[in-house]
Amino acid sequence: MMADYTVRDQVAVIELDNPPVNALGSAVRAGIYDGIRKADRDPNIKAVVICGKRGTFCAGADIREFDGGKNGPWITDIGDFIDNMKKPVVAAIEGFALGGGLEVALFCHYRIALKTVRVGQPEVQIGLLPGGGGTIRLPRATGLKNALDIITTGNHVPAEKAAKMGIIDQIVTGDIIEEGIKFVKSKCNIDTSLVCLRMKTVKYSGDLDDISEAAMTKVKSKFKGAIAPIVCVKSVINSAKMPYEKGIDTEKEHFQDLRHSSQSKAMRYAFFAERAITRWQLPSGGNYKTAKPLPVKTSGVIGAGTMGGGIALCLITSGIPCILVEQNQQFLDKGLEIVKAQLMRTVQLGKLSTEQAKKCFTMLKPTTNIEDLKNVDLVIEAVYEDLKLKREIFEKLDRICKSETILCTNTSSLHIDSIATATKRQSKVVGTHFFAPSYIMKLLENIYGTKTSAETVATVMKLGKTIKKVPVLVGSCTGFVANRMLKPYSEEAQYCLEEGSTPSIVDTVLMDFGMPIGNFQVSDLSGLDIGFRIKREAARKAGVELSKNSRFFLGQRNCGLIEKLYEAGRMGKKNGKGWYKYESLNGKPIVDPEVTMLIEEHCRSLGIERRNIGSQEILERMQYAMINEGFKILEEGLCTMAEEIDVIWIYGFSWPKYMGGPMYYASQIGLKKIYEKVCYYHKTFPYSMHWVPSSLLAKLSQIDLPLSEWGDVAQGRKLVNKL
Ligand SMILES: CC(C)(COP(=O)(O)OP(=O)(O)OC[C@H]1O[C@@H](n2cnc3c(N)ncnc32)[C@H](O)[C@@H]1OP(=O)(O)O)[C@@H](O)C(=O)NCCC(=O)NCCSC(=O)CC(=O)CCCCCCCCCCCCC(=O)O
Ligand SMILES: NC(=O)C1=CN([C@@H]2O[C@H](COP(=O)(O)OP(=O)(O)OC[C@H]3O[C@@H](n4cnc5c(N)ncnc54)[C@H](O)[C@@H]3O)[C@@H](O)[C@H]2O)C=CC1
Repeated sequence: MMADYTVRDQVAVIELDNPPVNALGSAVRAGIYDGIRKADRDPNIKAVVICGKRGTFCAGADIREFDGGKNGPWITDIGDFIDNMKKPVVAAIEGFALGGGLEVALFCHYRIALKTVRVGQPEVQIGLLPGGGGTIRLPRATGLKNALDIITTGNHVPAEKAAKMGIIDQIVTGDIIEEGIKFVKSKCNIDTSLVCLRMKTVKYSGDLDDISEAAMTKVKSKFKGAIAPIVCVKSVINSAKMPYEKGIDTEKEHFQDLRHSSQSKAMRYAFFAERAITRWQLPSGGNYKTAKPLPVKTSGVIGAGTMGGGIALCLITSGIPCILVEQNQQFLDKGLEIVKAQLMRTVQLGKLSTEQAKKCFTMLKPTTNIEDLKNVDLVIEAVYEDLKLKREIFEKLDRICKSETILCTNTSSLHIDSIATATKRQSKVVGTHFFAPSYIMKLLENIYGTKTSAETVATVMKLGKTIKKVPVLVGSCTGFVANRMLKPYSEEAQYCLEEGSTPSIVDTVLMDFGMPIGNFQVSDLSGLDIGFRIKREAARKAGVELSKNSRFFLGQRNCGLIEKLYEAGRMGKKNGKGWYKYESLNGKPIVDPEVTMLIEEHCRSLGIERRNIGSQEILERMQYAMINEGFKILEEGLCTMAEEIDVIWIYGFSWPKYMGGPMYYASQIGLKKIYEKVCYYHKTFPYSMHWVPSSLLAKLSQIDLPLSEWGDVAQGRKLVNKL
């Protein structure tokens, strides 16, 4: 049994015991169920404490069991039994009580917790609803409004807040089991039916239909395309509409539907993918187990532009003081204004109090003197995407900074070695690629160079976690993983413009698929000058002219629209005009007839005939080209597992989690079909190198292997010819 049963002072103590997080697998559920029945039968037992081993209560159902195979008692059987017990049962909580863990606690007559505890119903984040009575019992504990909020967002609630909400009865200090025993013994004479949540009514104010409608509208706009939040609202509303038993039965039906849904399967995959990618390893052998991160107590950022200001903000809001360096006072003042505005917005959103924001701001030391960085532990460079400039800065940093300082670059495309070789500390140079807007987007693509040490990698992987990002380690190549895959994706979007589409049609197709924002909107957000500079750098390197009127560039199909927009002074959102126009910095994209004319003129001048392009073709061309590139990345060993690519797209480009990421999406479509289409487009568009089929894709399309093994095949850890 995975729940220990002991007796102390006439109190039965049931301790959940399933490492690492006491997930409620079938054996644990059986252990709790047997434990409470045993305690109830035993006349010497006066009360029961349910708690968890290893400093945590329970992280909910065992997510791995959702694919079927294991049974055991249904979780609400435990609740039904406790509801009929005369002996009081207390949940004594430390660590987490999440999902089914909180539901077990809500079955108990009382809940006590340490101050550090966090509770929550995060099921919605894996495409489910709390299926163990959570949608029916939580509203009885805390009222409809709070329950709707907790269940539809999946956010964790700290103990003290949960106590104020009526979810926790008492906050305690000391040994949680001792406290549980003391607490429950003081309740031995009460009538348990009076404190049983089943017997309570759901509190709410206003009209139930209005509450339901408002909650539906909110989740539909906040979690566009996701089914689970909608079902969560329905079920929570049922708690007030239906008798307890009917509510529970309906909840179980909803849970089972969602459990089998493609969205939940994709989100469960994403949950484990996010954890798998923390087990990084370098080709040189260093890995997450052996490498020790260096402490980062102070930091510096160079460049307070679109990216640098946000990066500095990530550091200071995570308690790491930061020296922000600009090239002159004018740029510094402009950058600081943006940092301040972003901090204010954080306050408006209730994520920081005014006091906390003020305190954060004192941790930022603006300067125009790069020498001020001499004593910091880590520097992140975020100046223009210009190799010469970046090399100059790294050469300077190498001279100025103490020998232990780690030097990071936020380059979006340049090889790490091409920057690291400007220093005499290549082992301490690493790419830390943030995504725009850098304060908001969760991905941190960390890139190792040929000589980057495991210690340096461990430091930036840990830093990523500290600043609340999702760090993924990848190898170096032009554009790394994210932008390398984005290139064929965006190029196909631009080719679709040339062939007959428009920015808003392409973006609408992508948003209908589930992307929160379209390709051309992203491009405007990043700045069109970035794309232009990358192309100009490629031309410079190859020693050729960048010609906006040529249909070929470096032997490949070329679309010169970016150059034409750049030349027309369209830099993107930052100057109010890019692929769209904007009325303000926070304004919405507006279709600009000037751009339509520019595209049409471009086609006329090059003799390109425009046609109607269907949404399926747009989607397929953008996605399959990028997926094909993903397989090439795996093949080249720049990622060690396909999961890394998916996490990069989920957190860097907001690929809908309920679609699992592009590689998972490919696995659902079937690699055979993807490969055939890639071959078809390769034949149709022979001058686009991104359509050359990946040999790994070709190989995997012949066999049926789970995604988790694709990286093994790519790296030769699994030999497919033996299958
Ligand atoms: C808890 C955390 C906040 C901890 O975070 P952190 O410290 O950062 O550690 P992690 O790296 O995240 O995790 C460590 C390690 O633990 C694994 N893990 C964590 N949680 C779970 C879990 N719930 N199940 C399984 N494994 C878990 C994690 O993967 C890591 O291991 P690794 O992958 O090997 O590295 C954080 O972990 C967290 O947030 N966890 C998830 C919390 C969560 O989402 N909980 C909700 C779960 S869903 C739930 O509870 C559903 C219900 O409420 C319904 C109850 C119904 C119960 C009935 C089940 C029936 C099963 C179906 C029967 C099928 C029969 C048939 O038809 O055949
Ligand atoms: N904009 C985006 O979406 C993304 C950009 N990047 C990368 O981040 C880097 C910065 O890009 P952006 O912030 O968009 O550029 P930006 O043009 O908005 O800002 C660059 C800043 O660097 C400053 N700067 C230039 N030379 C300097 C020097 N010698 N000393 C101090 N400051 C100096 C400039 O004054 C400017 O404020 C680039 O390498 C870019 O490729 C990475 C991810 C996304």
